[in-house]
Amino acid sequence: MQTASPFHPLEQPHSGRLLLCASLAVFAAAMVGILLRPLGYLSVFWPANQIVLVLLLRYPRLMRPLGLAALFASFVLADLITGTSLWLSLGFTTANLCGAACGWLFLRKQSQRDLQMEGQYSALLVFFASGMASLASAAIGGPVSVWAFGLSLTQGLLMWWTGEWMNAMMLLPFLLALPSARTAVTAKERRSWALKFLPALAVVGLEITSYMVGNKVGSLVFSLPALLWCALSYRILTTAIITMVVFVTKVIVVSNIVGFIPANVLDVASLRLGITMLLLGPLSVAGAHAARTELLHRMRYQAHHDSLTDVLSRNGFVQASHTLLKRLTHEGNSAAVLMLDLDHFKRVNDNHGHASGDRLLRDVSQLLTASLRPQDVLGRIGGEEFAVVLPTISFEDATAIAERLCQTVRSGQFQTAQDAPLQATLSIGLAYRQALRPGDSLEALLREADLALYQAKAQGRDCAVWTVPS
Ligand SMILES: Nc1nc2c(ncn2[C@@H]2O[C@H](COP(=O)(O)OP(=O)(O)OP(=O)(O)O)[C@@H](O)[C@H]2O)c(=O)[nH]1
Repeated sequence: MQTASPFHPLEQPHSGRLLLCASLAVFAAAMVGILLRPLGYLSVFWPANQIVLVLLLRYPRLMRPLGLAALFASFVLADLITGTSLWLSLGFTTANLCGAACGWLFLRKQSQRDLQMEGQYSALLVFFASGMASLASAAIGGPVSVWAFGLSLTQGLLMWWTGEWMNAMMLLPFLLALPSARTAVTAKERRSWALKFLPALAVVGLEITSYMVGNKVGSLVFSLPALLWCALSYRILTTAIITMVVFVTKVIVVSNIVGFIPANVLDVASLRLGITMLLLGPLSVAGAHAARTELLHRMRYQAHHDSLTDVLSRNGFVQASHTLLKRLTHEGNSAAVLMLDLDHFKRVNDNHGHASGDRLLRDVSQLLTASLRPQDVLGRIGGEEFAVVLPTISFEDATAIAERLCQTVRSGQFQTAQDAPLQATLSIGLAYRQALRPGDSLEALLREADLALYQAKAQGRDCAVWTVPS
């Protein structure tokens, strides 16, 4: 079965290597699950199924007979090495793979955002999909555990379903969020060290309190406020890790207290279901928070950038230049402010159409961006008008850059919307300060540059004009 992976094609490794790595990962996870089995065969911490599900989502090629056979063999091998009988292992493994395949069917068509837990409803989606996958797995695993442990059918189904679902809600969000560790942190907030770690410290504090309070049902939810605080403060991956660690620890500790005997199946199942529901809270908040942060980031970008040329808009340019000039003034540093205006731009629109004018604006913006230094600030401040701030620069270098910009546009290979060649020239006015003083506001420098630009137009255009600093 061939299905498109929601992940980038470059992430898809060679088939042989993929099979080997996937099998090793599943084998290792199954061994971890088996070795941590506190209560007979119904392992309370079983990461292997969620690893299989994430592998299937990332590498749909594994959903072929060879891939599934390799995954199947990894489970069985881990069982046989640790003394489980072959027939029991075949039953358990079929249940495990069935659950993973069912989860894959539910999740494979979801957006990459949701599959990285960064959508508004990602946690609910994972909650629903893993609930269904656990049911599918329990439909096989339940009867197998009846045969293996002498439980009633209801008990077997209940134990398998709740155990699987709880494991999925603890592990799947973390595993799904893993790829986003590579993506850049968008909105970096500068906060003090203490503030940054406070939510995590609150979790630790409340968890310690809950263990000190002891085996009381209420203590299960003590850390919920701190987990919600983490969800609002950290990236989704960090929240998923913290949530996973808190609840895996809780489950291991609590399972040692409650103990598994057929008589308290209902207690264990209700505890597991309670934890599964609890996990939904912080994960939902984290997903909604990630979606909101991304939206804010996009809106902030749009508010500061010109949609046609993608350089800073007037608003963005003014804000960035203000901050820059303030710093340069504080340091007593130099700066040049340039006003740039395309010559006879109206004619381009009139003779070749508005679309050609737009294309020229985009192409000129790209040329200007490529010609400037990374620390320079470029913005489109009007129709065919641009402005630039060149920080920390000598007068000679500033005028040389202005002349080079004129030359770059003059020799630029532009085209109309119909791909016919197009000529363009640029006039520039320049204002310069060797050492910026508090009175040298952006507005004052732009006004001075505008006067020089007026002279450049009067002198016949396609040139740069400046007043020699006294
Ligand atoms: N295609 C396009 N045209 C625009 C845009 N914004 C402004 N314009 C046009 O740019 C033209 C500017 O014309 P003018 O101010 O007369 O300037 P000019 O023709 O460049 O003449 P000089 O500046 O004196 O050399 C106007 O026709 C505006 O309609 C835009 O986003 N796209």
